[in-house]
Amino acid sequence: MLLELQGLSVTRRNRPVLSDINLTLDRHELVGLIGANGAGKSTLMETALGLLPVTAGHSNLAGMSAADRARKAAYLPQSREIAWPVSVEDLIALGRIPWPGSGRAAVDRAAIDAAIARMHLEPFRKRTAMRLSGGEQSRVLIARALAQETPLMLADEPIAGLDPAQQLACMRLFRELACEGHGLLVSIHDLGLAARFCTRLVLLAEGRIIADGAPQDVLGDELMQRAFQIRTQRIETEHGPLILPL
Ligand SMILES: Nc1ncnc2c1ncn2[C@@H]1O[C@H](COP(=O)(O)OP(=O)(O)OP(=O)(O)O)[C@@H](O)[C@H]1O
Repeated sequence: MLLELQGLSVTRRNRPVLSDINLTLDRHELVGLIGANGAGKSTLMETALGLLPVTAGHSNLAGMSAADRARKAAYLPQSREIAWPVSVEDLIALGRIPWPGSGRAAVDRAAIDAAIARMHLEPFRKRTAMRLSGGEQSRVLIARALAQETPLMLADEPIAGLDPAQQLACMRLFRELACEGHGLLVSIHDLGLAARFCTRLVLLAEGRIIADGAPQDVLGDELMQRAFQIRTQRIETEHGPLILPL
């Protein structure tokens, strides 16, 4: 199992924000983490990685050294802040830091080039990352996570701020990565894209998992009403389902 969370609970400012989270994720899975704003999606990822202390429970990643964990799991945080004026290529190369050692230069170069190609960033390679548009910066940070070449990726709203074509390309790439044997946990607000690309959905409401299963089951009327207080309409198309919030 790439990710194993057992009985995870987190309290922030004396308020429970995650309660008794049990979640596993294996290779070949693209798991969509869905839920209303404030449901606990980012907290779940940060806690799983050991970046936030738990009140109770266990994550298989949290006890590892930072270096070991960085070779197991790449993380795309929700904040897309780029703090230094480095080139796109150099920023993506930071994804290689967990893999030190001499004689690896060629391996590093291949990983960086592959990440640039997968995110279609060739034209931006020499540009200063801070001076790209918001969506372009997001793609660079996804590429940095790809260059890390980890079995597991946790990505917090990776397609937020991307244009429709880039959203599709990104979800397609994640699905491809899952097919290749990676495992991915991706928080996402677009229920249609979640239904179309994710192999499984986990629905959070007020810090609890209220559903975990096949997308068509998790996106049922009753659960959508409970999690988002909305009705949805599902429209089947030749490209997959569309989920229309009403
Ligand atoms: N630094 C913090 N201190 C205290 N409470 C926090 C902090 N960050 C988040 N919270 C609270 O924890 C809860 C879960 O927040 P979290 O960011 O995990 O939600 P989310 O599901 O990722 O939301 P969104 O869809 O808006 O990104 C919210 O009620 C939020 O107000």
